[in-house]
Amino acid sequence: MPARESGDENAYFRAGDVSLDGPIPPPPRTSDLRDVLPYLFAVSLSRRGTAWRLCAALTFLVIQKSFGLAVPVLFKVAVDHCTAAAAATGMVATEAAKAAAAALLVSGCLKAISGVATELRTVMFTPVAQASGRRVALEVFNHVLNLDLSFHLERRTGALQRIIDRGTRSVSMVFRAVVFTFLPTAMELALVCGLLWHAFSWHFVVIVLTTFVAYVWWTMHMTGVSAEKRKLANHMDGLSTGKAVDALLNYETVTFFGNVELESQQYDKLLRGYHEAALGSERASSLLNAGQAVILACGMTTILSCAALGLWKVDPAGGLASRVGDLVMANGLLLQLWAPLQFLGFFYRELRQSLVDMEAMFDIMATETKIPDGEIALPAHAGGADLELDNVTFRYGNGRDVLKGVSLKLKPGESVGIVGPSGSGKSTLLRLILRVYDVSSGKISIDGYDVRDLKIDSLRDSVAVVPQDTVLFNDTLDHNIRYGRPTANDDEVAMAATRARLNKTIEQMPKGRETMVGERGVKLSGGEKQRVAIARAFLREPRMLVADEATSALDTATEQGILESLEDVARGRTAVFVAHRLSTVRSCDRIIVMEQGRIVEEGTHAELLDGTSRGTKIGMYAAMWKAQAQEDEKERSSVVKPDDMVMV
Ligand SMILES: Nc1ncnc2c1ncn2[C@@H]1O[C@H](COP(=O)(O)OP(=O)(O)OP(=O)(O)O)[C@@H](O)[C@H]1O
Repeated sequence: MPARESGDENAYFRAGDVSLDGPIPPPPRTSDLRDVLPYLFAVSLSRRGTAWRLCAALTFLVIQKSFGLAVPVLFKVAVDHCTAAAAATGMVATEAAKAAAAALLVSGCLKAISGVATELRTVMFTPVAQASGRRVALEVFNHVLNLDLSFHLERRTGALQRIIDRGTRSVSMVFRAVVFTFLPTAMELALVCGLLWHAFSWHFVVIVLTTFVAYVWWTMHMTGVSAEKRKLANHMDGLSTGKAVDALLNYETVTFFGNVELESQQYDKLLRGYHEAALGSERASSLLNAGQAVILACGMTTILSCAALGLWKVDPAGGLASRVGDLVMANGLLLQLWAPLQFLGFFYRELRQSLVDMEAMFDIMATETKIPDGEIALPAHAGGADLELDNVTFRYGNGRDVLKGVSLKLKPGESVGIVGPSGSGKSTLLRLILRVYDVSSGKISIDGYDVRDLKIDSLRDSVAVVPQDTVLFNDTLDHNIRYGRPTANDDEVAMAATRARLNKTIEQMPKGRETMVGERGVKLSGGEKQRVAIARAFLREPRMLVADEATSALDTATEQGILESLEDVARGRTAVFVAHRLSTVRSCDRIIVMEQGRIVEEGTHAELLDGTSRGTKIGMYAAMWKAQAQEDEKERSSVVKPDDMVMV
């Protein structure tokens, strides 16, 4: 990545810009070749400069095949002349020998041109196939990133990646199969049949076509069997890869629970399943190849024997001499026809496989997000946003109501803390505000606009989220902070890091902001990761701040520092804090207590403690506060005294 090496971070982010050419049609509904081919051609033609490449590739194809088939015909001419030369004497023999040499010279030239045309065809076509593959990959990538959370929760990342990978690789395979194999073979078959009919009789054409049909039938039949087995093998492969990725991502959980052996056993079982399925597919392939070889051998032998015996020759004049030439020509023509036929089998198998792979990819492309984009762009200006929840009810899928008629109104710049027992619907409420899901009934509006009418990008642009567990990219600290606003300059990034109180950590690091943070940010402590999330929020300059249990995984001392930074970001912005620890929300303008999907108590910290709060369960917060204070006290008294200290 040159931009990275030059240290120009902005260029690095820009380098990832998606530059799409023309629009492409929606993906085909089925993986039928008749649907897939027009789609792929439309994709390839959406790129400027591909149309002429396609035409050039087809022209070279015609040259390759027609010049190639002229070679055995010229060979027959040369052999006929040679036989005549052998039978004659003097000048006649010399002239015949010269004619034979001339025919061989021309045939050599045509062969060379045919070979060059083959390579030029590849040179012309390969960029077209590659560009189409890239374009499709980009489309799927964009589409998947734009799909809603429920889609991602239901899929394993490893398996999803496999589907996209295989699907996009299939694009060039389909092109290669059709443009380089099926089309040329059909052309070659027609030419060979024409030549054989002309030189011999229709009987030869019948034998060639019979062999061809038998070959194609066998290939299609056995490929179907093999594809079924491959489908199963793919499925097993996806499961085993997903399993491996899952175990590796959860490395700490696996080792801390001493479950390495359990994971290995499960992985081994899946791998074994995959290998058995793959073996079945290999066996079907071998049977297919063997059958093809037998059919071709039968066809070839029949035709050559007939040519040798001089059977069904329209013009039997010329006798034995011409029969040698005929045999040479028939042999040459058939070899040329059969050679790609052997690839036809391979490509047909690959084509079937590619279509199977594409089907999974098209399924993903056809998946529509459950969160359709709105039309209105939320105005992006400084200062908080007006947030209102009006009688919001929500359920996941067909489950029970997780939120039951929640109403809440926040003025710009106001902060609210949401507390309540586990499972009461706090995080769900945040997801609805961020429009990760849509409400089942009721309405959420920002600045008076229903969130469903807002452009999702504009909504997300105005919000900064600090989650409980900030997952970082396996890149530099700088990259991870800059993620809050990729267009920020170096000074802005440094300022955000300072305001999030990350500067001391950065100073202690050998490479400063250029230090790599490890996969998912494992080289940073929980508090440091939260500070990165806060630095992102500073950079983002959002109108709303959403913090979901941002401090609950931290110790009390770290929590205090992070809280101060969070309050710093929240200043002047509308802020929603979800917390288990009540100290986190203590200084919020308002605190709401939730229970079983309902707001049951509401007020400031002081009101909630002295019983002047509003709601159906007055005193619930005060009881929770008391319980937490006792717990904290217990924790403090159980701290190991210096005398008891042990080395861990
Ligand atoms: N993706 C999901 N699909 C189905 N049910 C879900 C999903 N996410 C959460 N739930 C259910 O919705 C209910 C509310 O969950 P939510 O995460 O909002 O609670 P919470 O108050 O934030 O809990 P906690 O404090 O433990 O994080 C729970 O019963 C949970 O099991």
